[in-house]
Amino acid sequence: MIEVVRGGWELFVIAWQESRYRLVLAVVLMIAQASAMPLAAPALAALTDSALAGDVRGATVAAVLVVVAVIAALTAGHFAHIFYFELGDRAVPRLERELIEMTNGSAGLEHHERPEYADKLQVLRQELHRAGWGSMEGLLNSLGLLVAISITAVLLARLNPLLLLLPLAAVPPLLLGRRAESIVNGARERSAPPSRHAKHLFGLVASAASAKELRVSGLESELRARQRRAWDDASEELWRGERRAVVLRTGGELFFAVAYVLGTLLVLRDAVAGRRGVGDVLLVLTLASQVNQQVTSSVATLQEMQRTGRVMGNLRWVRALVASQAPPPPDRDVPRLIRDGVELRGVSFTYPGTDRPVIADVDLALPAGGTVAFVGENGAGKTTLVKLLCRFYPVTTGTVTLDGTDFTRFPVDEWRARIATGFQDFARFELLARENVGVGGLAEIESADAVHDALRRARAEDVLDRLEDGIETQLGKTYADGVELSGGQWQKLALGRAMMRRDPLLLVLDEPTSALDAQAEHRLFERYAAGAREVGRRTGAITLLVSHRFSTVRMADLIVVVAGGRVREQGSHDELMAANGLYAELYTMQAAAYA
Ligand SMILES: Nc1ncnc2c1ncn2[C@@H]1O[C@H](COP(=O)(O)OP(=O)(O)OP(=O)(O)O)[C@@H](O)[C@H]1O
Repeated sequence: MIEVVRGGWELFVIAWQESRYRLVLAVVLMIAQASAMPLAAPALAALTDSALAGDVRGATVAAVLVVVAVIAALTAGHFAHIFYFELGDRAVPRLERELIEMTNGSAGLEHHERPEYADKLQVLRQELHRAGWGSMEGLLNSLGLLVAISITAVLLARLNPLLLLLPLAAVPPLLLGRRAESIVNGARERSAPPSRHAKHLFGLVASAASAKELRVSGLESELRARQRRAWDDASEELWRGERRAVVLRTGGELFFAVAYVLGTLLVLRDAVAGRRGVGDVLLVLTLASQVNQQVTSSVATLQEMQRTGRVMGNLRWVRALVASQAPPPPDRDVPRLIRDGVELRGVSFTYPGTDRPVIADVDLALPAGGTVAFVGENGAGKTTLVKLLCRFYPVTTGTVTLDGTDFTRFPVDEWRARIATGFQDFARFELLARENVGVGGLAEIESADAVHDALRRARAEDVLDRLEDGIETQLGKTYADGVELSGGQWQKLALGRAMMRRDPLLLVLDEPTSALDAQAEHRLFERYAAGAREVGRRTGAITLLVSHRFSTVRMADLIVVVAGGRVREQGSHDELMAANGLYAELYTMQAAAYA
């Protein structure tokens, strides 16, 4: 219940901040509507009694009151609806914006790794619209119901205090309704993992990217069967919850129906004994039927508000998780130049939600102006080290310093603005070719010169040869006129994107050339390294090349051999060959394989 009140309050505050006058008008109209219906009942009773007594004036006044009350009841709600719908219209984008900002605008990626985060996000994505519109309605309905129930209760108590038990009879259906809702919510959360899995499998089966592998491996029917099973599991979970909920809700409503009949009989008995007039009988019949309707609405509204409470609770949870990852407040600016370099001391790292460190006790100095290569087998930990240097995650233990100052003392955004990255799992932005590259340096996205220059430095200009409208060509097959590129061409554009930043302090190329053969990769890296050395001399910028192909990075100033999350060896190519250790062994083995 606390969650319901808290969620309702948060929504009320949002509505207040979005548009005070709409909220005030909606509340006033809602209260007018809510009081009109119960007040119409005594007016109707007075009309009946006056008419039976031949009191024309009294009957006319009562009739006017009835008409006014009925018109208010019918129209005020309608106008209130317009206002709260508009409020919902404003609340939904606001909540969505907050969610987007929280999930993408946070410093790290840690929250993306947590399964409970994925579950909550799935529920949030499904329910956010309802929270915006439905809950705004629910919130105002609750207010209206509160007013209506209070007026009805006073009128009933005046007839016979025992009739006050009638609204009390609403408590069991309410409680059972709440229980039913939490059963359905539980089922919804339990069904989220299989339903996500089913959607993932559906995406695999339906996507062009995986079609080739599926055909060759003959996986289509296996994946379809697995998708069906996952979907069935999710549906079964949901149905089980819904079935139990229906039984509970029906039980609650039956309970109230019995109380309603007993209440009506109570007043009828007095009327038959001549202790009450026809007006009172009419009054109790009208009010009792309104109580019935109020209870039904209360259950529906409470369910709506429980959903709101849950959505707001989930939002709060995500907010807290993202905030808990926020680095301590920075107190230093990122320097314009690197003087000494970046140093990792005793660094270990364990991915969130796992318990095995994938980086262990790493001590490493990346010298200013240097070209450093991380080499190692698949899964050695190279990309993870890069992610730590990009500050996607905080280190679990140890420190990373830039010119002796702890990384965490610099604003993370400022540091990110000074790095340029080309990743193996690059994004395929289906935009104009100019924008696809230009997003690497948003300030210059409109500049054809800047984009051409970046492509030239990435040695990726040849991709444009295939594009009829040059850099203004729409890319991607989601567009009728979009041009689809090969994997290597997408990758070259991604490299161009990395080159949009002209003076990064850290340039990371994490196997951005995996679509190329070893020799082409080697030539490219060599040219990057030559250019990077030149820049590095001026600004101390560090270039980081990552590859599992040893031969392609032999020109690096410092080669770091990563194995099992540890630095096994480091030095120049010649030093490492002379040491005749793991590097020499793997280098020789790979050279023989490529020969
Ligand atoms: N998001 C993640 N959550 C949990 N474990 C992860 C995650 N990403 C990577 N790992 C694990 O961390 C280890 C190191 O992975 P990493 O990607 O750093 O290796 P790599 O050396 O870059 O490999 P590759 O050459 O294949 O890209 C692997 O065992 C991998 O399974």
